[in-house]
Amino acid sequence: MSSKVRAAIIGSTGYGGVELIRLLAAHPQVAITSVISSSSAGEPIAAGYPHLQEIRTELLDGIDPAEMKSKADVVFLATPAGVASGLVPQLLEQGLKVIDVSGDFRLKSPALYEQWYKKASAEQAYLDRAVYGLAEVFGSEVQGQELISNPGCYPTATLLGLVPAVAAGWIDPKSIIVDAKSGVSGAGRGASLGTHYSELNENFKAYKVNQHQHIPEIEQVLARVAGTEVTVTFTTHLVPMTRGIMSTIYASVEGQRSVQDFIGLYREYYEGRQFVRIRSEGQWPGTKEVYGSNYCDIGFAVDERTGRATIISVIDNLVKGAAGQAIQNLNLMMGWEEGLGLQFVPVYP
Ligand SMILES: NC(=O)C1=CN([C@@H]2O[C@H](COP(=O)(O)OP(=O)(O)OC[C@H]3O[C@@H](n4cnc5c(N)ncnc54)[C@H](OP(=O)(O)O)[C@@H]3O)[C@@H](O)[C@H]2O)C=CC1
Ligand SMILES: CC(=O)N[C@@H](CCC(=O)OP(=O)(O)O)C(=O)O
Repeated sequence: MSSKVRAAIIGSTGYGGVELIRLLAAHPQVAITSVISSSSAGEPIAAGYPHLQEIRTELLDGIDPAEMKSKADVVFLATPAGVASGLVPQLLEQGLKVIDVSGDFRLKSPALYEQWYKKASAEQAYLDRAVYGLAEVFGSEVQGQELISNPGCYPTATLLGLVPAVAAGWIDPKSIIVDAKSGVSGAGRGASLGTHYSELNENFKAYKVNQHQHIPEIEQVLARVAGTEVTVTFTTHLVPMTRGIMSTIYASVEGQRSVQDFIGLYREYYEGRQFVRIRSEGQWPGTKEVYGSNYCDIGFAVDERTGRATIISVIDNLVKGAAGQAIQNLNLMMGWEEGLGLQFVPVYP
C-alpha cells in the first residue's frame, strides 16, 4: 500500500469521477486515498452509488487544497467547466500532480475559452504549463509533467480518426465534416430537460450545431498537426443510449488513395499503440464493440465517385473519452506501462 501512488478525485460523485473510482480500484500501482465532494462531504459515496459499496466505504472529503498534500500525490479533477481553473494553481502550489478531465486547460488561448465556454479562463501561465494528453498523439510529452489536460470525449474520437490522414496530407483540411453522436452519460449525472427519459427515448436529436465547445479544441490540434489553420463543420447528436460516441468523419481525399491505403497509413501511425484498433476493409465499428473499455476503433471507406473518405471512430465516452484516458495519462506521466490497469475487454452484448 505504502509504495502505491495516492490518488484523490475531485468531482467524485459525478459520472466521470465514479468511472475513475471504478477503474482506479483495479489499478495495481494506485491507491485511492481521498474521494472529494463539494456538496456531500461526510456522506459515504455508496449512499449515492450503491454499486460501490464493496470498493469504497470511506466518507467523502470536502475540498481543501492545503490539506490534500497529506493525503495524495496526484489529483484527478472531474468537475464542471470553470472549477479546475480556480483549484489547479493551489494544487500545483502544494506540489501535487494534476490530471484535469474538464475543458479548463485544453485551449491555449484564454479568449478562445471565454468565447466558447462563456466562462472566465484559467490564467495564460497555467494554460502554457498544461500538456494536452491525447495519449496516442502527444503521449511522449506527458512523462514527468505536473499538469495534464485530458482531451474531451468528442475530440478524442474525432482526432484519433483524423490526425494520421491530416498529418500525412491525405485529406483536404478545409473539407472536413464531423457528424458526431453521443450517449447520454456524456452530459453528466445532473437531470435536465433535454436528457430525461421521455425527451430522449425513441428520439434522436442534434444540439449545439456550430456552437459546440469542442470545435476549437479539435481545430487547435488539427492546426498543430497540419501546420496550417484548419476549420471543421462539427455537429453533435444525442442518442438514446447510456455510453458511447461515434464520430463519422467526411473529407475530400488528396490524390489517389484507396481504402487499403488508409488502413495501411493508420496501422503504421498507431503501431504499438494498444488502444487504437484499425478495422479491415468493409468492417465499420459500432459503439458496443468498445463499451466499458479504453479502445478507440476506427474503420474506413473511400468513395471514388465523390472523391471523399468516410472515417468512423468509436469510443466509450466515460473510459477512453474521460477516466480511461486520464489513467493512461497517469501511466505515461509516471513512466509506467501505458496500459497498466486498463486491460478491459469491452462488455458485450
Ligand atoms: N461525462 C462524460 O462522458 C465526460 C465528461 N467530461 C468532463 O468531465 C467533467 C465531469 O463530467 P461528469 O462527471 O459527466 O459531470 P457530472 O455532472 O456527472 O459530475 C460533476 C461533479 O462535479 C462536482 N461539482 C459540481 N460543481 C462543483 C463545484 N462548483 N466545485 C467542485 N465540484 C463541483 C459535483 O460533485 P460534488 O457535488 O460531489 O462535488 C458533480 O458530481 C466535466 O467537465 C465534463 O465536461 C469529459 C469527458 C467525458
Ligand atoms: C452528451 C453531452 O451532452 N455531452 C457533452 C460533453 C461534455 C464534455 O465532455 O465537456 P468538456 O469536454 O467540454 O468537458 C456536451 O456535448 O457538452
